[in-house]
Parts: sequence; C-alpha cells; structure tokens
Amino acid sequence: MTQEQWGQLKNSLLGTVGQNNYKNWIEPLEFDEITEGVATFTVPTTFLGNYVSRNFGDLILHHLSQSGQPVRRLNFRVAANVAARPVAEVTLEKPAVTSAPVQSARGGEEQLPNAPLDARFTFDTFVVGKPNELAHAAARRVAEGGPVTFNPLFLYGGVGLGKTHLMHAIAWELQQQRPDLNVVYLSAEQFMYRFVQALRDRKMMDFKQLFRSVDVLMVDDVQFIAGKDSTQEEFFHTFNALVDQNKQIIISADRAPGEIKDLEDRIKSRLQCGLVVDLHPTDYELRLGILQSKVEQYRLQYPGLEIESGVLEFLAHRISTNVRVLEGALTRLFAFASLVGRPITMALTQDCLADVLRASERKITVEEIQRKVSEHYNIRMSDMIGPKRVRTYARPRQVAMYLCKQLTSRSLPEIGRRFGGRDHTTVMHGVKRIEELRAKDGQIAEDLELLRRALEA
Ligand SMILES: Nc1ncnc2c1ncn2[C@@H]1O[C@H](COP(=O)(O)OP(=O)(O)OP(=O)(O)O)[C@@H](O)[C@H]1O
Repeated sequence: MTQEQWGQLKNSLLGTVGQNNYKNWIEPLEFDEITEGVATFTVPTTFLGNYVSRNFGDLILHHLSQSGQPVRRLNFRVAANVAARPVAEVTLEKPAVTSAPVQSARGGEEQLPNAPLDARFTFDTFVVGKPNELAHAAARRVAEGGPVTFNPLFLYGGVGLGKTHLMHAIAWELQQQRPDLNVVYLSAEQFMYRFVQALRDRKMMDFKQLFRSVDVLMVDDVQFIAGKDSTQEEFFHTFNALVDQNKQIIISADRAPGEIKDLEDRIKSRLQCGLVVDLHPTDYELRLGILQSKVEQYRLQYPGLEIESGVLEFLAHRISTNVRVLEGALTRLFAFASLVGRPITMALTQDCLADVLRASERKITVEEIQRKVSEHYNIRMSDMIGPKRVRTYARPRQVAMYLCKQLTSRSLPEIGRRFGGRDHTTVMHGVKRIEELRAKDGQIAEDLELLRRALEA
C-alpha cells in the first residue's frame, strides 16, 4: 500500500470514527509497510498503540480488506525504538491479543511478569446483567485505582462466565487511568513457572523483589496452585507483602476460597479477607444482551449480513452452558453465512449449529418438573403424585404433566407412570386442559412461562 492509499483509507476511517477520534487516534498513526499480511504502523507512544489496537484494530483491518489489501494482522511499534518493540497486534484470524507492557515507574518494564491482555476484554464490551452485576461493580471500583477498600477482590464462578474478561478490563482501565502504576496480570500457572524458573536459576531474590514492586497484582485461576506446596508458600508471602503495603490484589478462581481443595487454610482465610463475589450462571436476558452486543461488533466485520429476527432469542434460549460456547456459536454462524452468502435465518442456524444445539440440550427430568411445580403452587410432592383429585392438587399436577410433555422426551404412558401410575389418557386429558387454559387464562400462561424459564435456566 502506498502512502497515498493510506491517506485515502484514513479519509474513509474519518467518516466512520468521527472527527475527534480521528484527530486523537488515527491521525498520529504512521503507516510503514505491509509484509506477509502484516501491516505495521509507527506510533508515538505505547499507550496510543494499545488504545488504537483495542478500539480501532478491527475497524482498520476491515477498511484495509475493503480496499483490497491482503492484511491479516496489524502491528504497532513505538517511534523511538522501532526495531525492538512491537506494542500491540490485532489479527483477523486469531483473537486480538495484544501484549501490554506496563510502564514501570521504576524503569523495570522489560522484566515485569505480565501475561498478554486480550484487546477485546474491556469494560465497554462486558455486558452487565443480574448474574454479574456485583462482580462488575466491584471490578469497576478497583479499576478506578483509588484507595484500596477491599483486599483482595476475589472473583469466582463457573467456566466461561467472564472472570478473565473482568480482570483484563481492570488492567486496561488502570493502564489508561493510572499509567504510573505497576499493574501485573498473570495466571496462577504462570506465577508458578516464574517461581520455578527463579528457583532453578537461583534468582529468588530478584523474583521476590519483582513481585513486591508491583502496585496491583492480578492472579487468574488461583485454584491451579492447590496441592503445589512451595508455590503456595511463595504466593502467600507475596500476597502478605503486598497487602501490608496496601497494594491491590485481585484473584480469580473457579470456586469460592473455602471450597478450593488442597489449599492451605491460612491462604484460604487470607483470600476471604477482602471482598468475595461470584459470577452466577447467565440467565436468558444476559445471554441475549451478550449476543446483541456481539452482533454489533460482527456488523463491522460482515457488513450487510442480515440476521432474521428471533435467531438471537433462539440461541439465548437454547445455549445456556456458558458464554464461550455462545460466542463460538455466533462466530461460526456469521462465518458460515458469509461464506455461503446467505442471510442468517432460523433454518440456517439450526443447520449450521446442529451439533452445538444438541450438545447443549439440557435434560430436564420429570422429577425436577414435579418439584418446581410443587414449590410454585406450594403443595407437597406427595400430593402432586398422590391420588387426591381436588382442584388445589389437580391443576398443578396437570401443569406439571403439560411441562413434562413439552420439556422432556418422555412418552405419555411414561409420564403417567411417574405421576403415581396414572393412565396415559389421564395425562393426555391434563395436557389438553392446560393447552386450552393457556390460551384464555393469563395467570396460567404466566405461570407456565415462569416455570419453563426456571427449569431451563
Ligand atoms: N458479561 C459478558 N459480556 C461480554 N462477554 C462476556 C461476558 N461474560 C463472558 N464473556 C465472554 O465469554 C468468554 C469467556 O469469558 P472468560 O474467559 O472471561 O471466562 P472465565 O470465567 O475466565 O472462564 P474460565 O474459568 O474458563 O477461564 C470471553 O470471550 C468473554 O469475553
């Protein structure tokens, strides 16, 4: 690409990002070259490179490909030290992972044990809903970089619920707001490798000094050090030294501190000292919100690709395992639709995601339904399946039978057997009755919807 072509491309970027963004972020970029699919730019500061890569990387790639440039990746390097230090990369093929060297107030920048931050994991892209609002609020508070109010912040939750995303978001935010701070993010596994390496190279003093010079320490997936005695020991000392100096620590794990097996009690109790918050499993609304936000991002990458209404709702409803699976499904859907040049319809979705949909089918049992319905109508399980035919029990029983028919693959005779050995015609009658009521009785319709959601959550 010639400088002139870059000039034209910048003009088209101006139209997309607006005058202000253009002046602050795009204008300072100096185009260097494109080699082997990598476009390299020189930037005046690390910060600018990181910011552009995170916020405009995909957009620049998109404009490049629109203008016929075969670019897969962007590379930003700092003006003063062009050859030595790439500051950020954005790729089309892989996730946009950028290395994020933290500016050390003490000049020890190269040695800080940082893991790369994912450019997509910012607060802007984190969708907040009931299941994660507390974790998000706590992360935001820490990211302000003000006085330490709770230490550590301990985030925990199941697979793919956004723990790493929130930690990276804190790191990005701190880099912007408080570039003077030494912020270190790494996984517990990387902590261990660093520690073992220091032991092997007889550089324990350096190791200790390095970690103790940190202002904010984030350790992801701390459950990894369970059962690893000397790593735990060192972690404990690092932790204490930082807490004593009033330095912020943020930890994540897949379960609460007290539930991590083979973790020393003194560490457990230390971890519990600050604020412990969990990320709950997603609910339907959060999943839908996440899908909508991802679609906004995909629209840049796949302009003009249409998505039929109802598809996102369908996915949010059907894929309730974790956000990673949900995202993967959407990525596949967009890639597939763009390849075959067809809009994303319900039929295409079912076709393209058949395996994911099958795998995430949750098997709801008859017993679960009976239990939930009993709780909802405040009757005993024994009355739900017992012989009494008064309306107080008969109606909930019919509701439960209806839900069994809808949400399980059990046959009518099987359902009948589970309801105290009733005949299949009784089940059929019950199901029919609820179908009729559903159409004319708002209360029943609402009950059914509530119960269905509770069972499918
Ligand atoms: N609330 C959310 N808004 C937007 N994206 C989300 C949200 N929660 C999770 N994600 C996305 O889901 C994916 C998985 O999240 P993340 O890696 O943070 O999970 P995790 O809790 O650290 O899981 P693991 O325990 O497997 O490491 C990421 O791509 C992340 O961006």
